[in-house]
Amino acid sequence: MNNQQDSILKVTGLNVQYGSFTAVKDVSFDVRKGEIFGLLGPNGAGKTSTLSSIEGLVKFNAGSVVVDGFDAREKPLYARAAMGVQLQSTSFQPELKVSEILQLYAGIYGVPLTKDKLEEILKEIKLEDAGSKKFGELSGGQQQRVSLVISTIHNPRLVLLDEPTTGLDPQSRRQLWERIEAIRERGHAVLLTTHSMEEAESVCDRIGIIDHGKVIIIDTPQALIEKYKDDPEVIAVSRRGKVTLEDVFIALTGRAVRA
Ligand SMILES: Nc1ncnc2c1ncn2[C@@H]1O[C@H](COP(=O)(O)OP(=O)(O)OP(=O)(O)O)[C@@H](O)[C@H]1O
Repeated sequence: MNNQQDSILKVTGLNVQYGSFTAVKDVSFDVRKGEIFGLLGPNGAGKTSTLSSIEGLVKFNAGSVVVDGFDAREKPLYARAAMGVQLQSTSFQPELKVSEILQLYAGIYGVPLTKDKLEEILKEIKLEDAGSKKFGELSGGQQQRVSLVISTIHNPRLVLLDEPTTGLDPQSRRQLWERIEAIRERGHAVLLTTHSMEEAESVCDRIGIIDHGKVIIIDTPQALIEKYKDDPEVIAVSRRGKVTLEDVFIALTGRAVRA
């Protein structure tokens, strides 16, 4: 099988414009079956705009998005059915019980949710005693777990996660990584954005660094470190005597904090 056939997501020449401002410029990458792909970039680089275009929430001006073989412009419903999107915790009604939220989204996705299945899901996310709690009463990490499980409730081929571990403690973050890795084990594909280089290095199979709306480089974290470890600019920004992905990232995108 070639990479083309293995691609669950194929983004080609994507352009996103807000008025006269071009936020995403000719972005191309693919995410393959059984792969976790991380989109990294400084604030305002165009990560969320890229993700939102794939999700169908933001219109793109040029390029194409193909999800599981379905062109997102020609077959938007099929493309959307093939993906799961992790919603921000604020998207959920805080007064609803956790079990009600799970039932609601299972209904939206047309997934039958028996009492046993509901209990199984709650157990899987270690919230077996929290089904009757209000969503707003859960901690941030618990809410993240609910929103991640909802994004995969219809067993999508592609899961899109925008900064999934922001604000989580190390335990919850590790647990979330395990969940994301379990999605990969099932042969599905994951596209995530993150500002955590540690996360990118330990979880992502490949990463794409994006800046000012353009993809600078795509490779495995290990290959990137290997490629740049002797680069004088990377060594100059290195802080611990050992070149990390963060050093490579800063050398490639610059030290300046973005407006
Ligand atoms: N709805 C919008 N209207 C106008 N400009 C926008 C809109 N959404 C995003 N932008 C601009 O597009 C650029 C890319 O934003 P985007 O949110 O995609 O970046 P990001 O890489 O996700 O950033 P962050 O890491 O800060 O979340 C930024 O300059 C931002 O100000």
